[in-house]
Amino acid sequence: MIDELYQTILNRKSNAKEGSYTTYLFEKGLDKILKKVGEEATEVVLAAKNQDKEELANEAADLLFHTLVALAEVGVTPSDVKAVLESREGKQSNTRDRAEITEY
Ligand SMILES: N=c1c2ncn([C@@H]3O[C@H](COP(=O)(O)OP(=O)(O)OP(=O)(O)O)[C@@H](O)[C@H]3O)c2ncn1[C@@H]1O[C@H](COP(=O)(O)O)[C@@H](O)[C@H]1O
Repeated sequence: MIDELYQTILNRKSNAKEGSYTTYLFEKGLDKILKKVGEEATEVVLAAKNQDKEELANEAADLLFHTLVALAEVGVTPSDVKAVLESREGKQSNTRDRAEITEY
């Protein structure tokens, strides 16, 4: 699903579409996109702090979308992010294993 959304975003980047918010963001440029990422991140924090589950889900979706637009603008793919997470997964479990050994 994230890959599909990213492909749509890339498509908007290369083919402007009238009335598209994504096209609007690319036309405004990186600073505007990053401003939106910052705003949405703040809204995620506030929703979580208020324990507002519905608002948190909405704001997290907005943050994810704007982050994908930022990735597309700079030229990073969801696969690049996935690779980082996967490389950490191995390291984290090693760290956990070490902690468990030490505790034991
Ligand atoms: N997933 C999203 C998505 N999530 C959030 N948003 C938009 O992000 C904006 C965030 O709301 P804000 O009030 O913060 O922003 P705003 O006031 O509208 O904008 P600014 O004035 O701040 O620039 C809203 O306009 C939402 O519609 C999204 N816009 C588009 N998509 C998807 O992107 C794809 C391309 O859509 P188009 O851009 O419409 O072609 C489609 O798959 C869409 O579903």
